[in-house]
Amino acid sequence: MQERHVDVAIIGAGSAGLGAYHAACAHTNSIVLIEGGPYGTTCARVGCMPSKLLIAAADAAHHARDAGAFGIHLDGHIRIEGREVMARVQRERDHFVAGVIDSVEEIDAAQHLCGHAIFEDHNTLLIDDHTRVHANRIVIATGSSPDFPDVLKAAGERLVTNNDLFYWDDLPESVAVFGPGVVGLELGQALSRLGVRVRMFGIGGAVGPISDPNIRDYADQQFNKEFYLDPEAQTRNVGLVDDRVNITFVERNSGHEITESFDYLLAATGRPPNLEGLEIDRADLRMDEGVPVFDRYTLQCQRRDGTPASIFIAGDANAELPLLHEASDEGRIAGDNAGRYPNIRAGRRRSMLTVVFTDPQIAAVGQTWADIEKRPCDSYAIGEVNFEYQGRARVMRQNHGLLRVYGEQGSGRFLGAEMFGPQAEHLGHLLAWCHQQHMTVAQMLEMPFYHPCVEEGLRTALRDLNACLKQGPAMAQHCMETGPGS
Ligand SMILES: Cc1cc2nc3c(=O)[nH]c(=O)nc-3n(C[C@H](O)[C@H](O)[C@H](O)COP(=O)(O)OP(=O)(O)OC[C@H]3O[C@@H](n4cnc5c(N)ncnc54)[C@H](O)[C@@H]3O)c2cc1C
Ligand SMILES: NC(=O)c1ccc[n+]([C@@H]2O[C@H](COP(=O)([O-])OP(=O)(O)OC[C@H]3O[C@@H](n4cnc5c(N)ncnc54)[C@H](O)[C@@H]3O)[C@@H](O)[C@H]2O)c1
Repeated sequence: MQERHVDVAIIGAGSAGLGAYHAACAHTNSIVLIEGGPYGTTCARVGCMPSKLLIAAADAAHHARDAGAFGIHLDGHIRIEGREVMARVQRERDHFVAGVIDSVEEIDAAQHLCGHAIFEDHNTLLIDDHTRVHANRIVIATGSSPDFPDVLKAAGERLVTNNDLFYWDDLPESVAVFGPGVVGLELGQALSRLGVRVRMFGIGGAVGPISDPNIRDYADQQFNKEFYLDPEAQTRNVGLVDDRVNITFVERNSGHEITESFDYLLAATGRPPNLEGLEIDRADLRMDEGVPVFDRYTLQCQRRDGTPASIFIAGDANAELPLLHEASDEGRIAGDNAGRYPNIRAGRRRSMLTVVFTDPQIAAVGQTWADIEKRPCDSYAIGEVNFEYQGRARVMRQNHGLLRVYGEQGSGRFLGAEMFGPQAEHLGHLLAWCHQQHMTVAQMLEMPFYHPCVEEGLRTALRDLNACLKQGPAMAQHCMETGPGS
């Protein structure tokens, strides 16, 4: 067993761990970055990038199918070559992974270590059975992994997660998706648009991260126009018959119990943080629901007795906002503080922004409906736009969806928004930038809005909100002042 003594040990060379490494380097070169799996990050290997590549192919198929509505006929039928689709996904994915691996290879070999880390005590890690690392400070950046209930294990080798799907050589005929969360919706809709028969089963009624019930119901109906989705499914049985997954469920509309057979069961039922395999109970950390208690501005954990720990936690591992840009920010803050410890600093946290790359897209900014509804009901107002009537969205045949914006009574401050609609990735950014600037709804309305753009729909929602906040005139029903359909 090798013994190593370092200032800073970082567990996990994902997006958070790499950010932590670079930030800690500004303070010390006595660092070790420990990775137990393949290099390349979840984002590039099995997460953000391959999922968006699959969605890009699905979008191409969708636009080809929809072209007839514009008078553009592709004559005959469109042909989707599953092998070519998956080959492009993998080729481009490998390009992104290679970029990450190149950046890891630039790190001094003495500063990285391969193996699975477990805690021996607050300041000591065991790496497999080959190295003991004594570290003055430790950053936990171990990410998260797919998890699923035992009942789905009946699908045997036909049970897949996002860790497997991007390695398929070809597209299957059919997939049952369990979990209409972010992963399930993105991958399920993409597969459906690529000609795969998809059925999607949820529990508890959730549709992605949408908390606003009006938007959730709209999204539920819209997705059901494309593929079967039951957010409150009654699944009676999952079994493997002749190497196929048989699922017995109560059909949502008819109420009849039916059994359908699928090539695969995709489990997208959540991603808990990778903490179990860390022997974290030996680290003397105060825990809350299985996750160390930490300060979101410094990423510092607490010891069991409530005193500050010399351990920091960043990225999906802390289960706060499992998103790429949050993992990078948190990694930098945690690494900087591990490097400068005990003289730690609060890092800059940005306004919350989440985007789901379905079509229509989903976005949430700042405070969501779930946050707003906890306030006294006379302290906030809600503005809304329905994109079915929005000019530019209609021009593009993307006129589906709902945007709801939330504002504070009295101050007129913009609090947050939820959206299911066209170009939510872009409107979400505009809204997040305004939120971070603590702008009022009136100030947001002073900004330019071009015609004819989807942003005009945002303006309609903001005007509606401003009127409800009693800071602006009541909404006119058919106002042509700013052009048709605006
Ligand atoms: C299908 C999918 C699509 C996604 N799409 C998006 C998107 O579009 N936009 C977005 O913002 N986010 C997206 N995400 C989320 C995003 O990928 C994650 O938030 C981000 O990758 C988390 O980075 P991380 O550094 O915390 O974890 P990771 O990149 O997973 O890094 C953790 C590392 O720690 C290592 N490790 C774990 N335990 C140990 C141990 N005990 N010892 C040593 N090493 C260990 C692991 O091997 C891993 O390499 C997506 C996720 C999925 C699954
Ligand atoms: N576009 C993006 O930014 C993006 C894309 C993918 C993933 N991510 C991140 O990854 C995280 C994890 O995503 P996820 O989709 O795995 O988790 P999730 O928590 O978003 O969704 C899990 C879903 O599974 C459902 N579920 C749980 N148990 C079930 C069961 N037994 N049967 C049927 N449904 C069940 C839940 O109700 C929920 O709807 C997300 O929170 C997100 O932050 C982000």
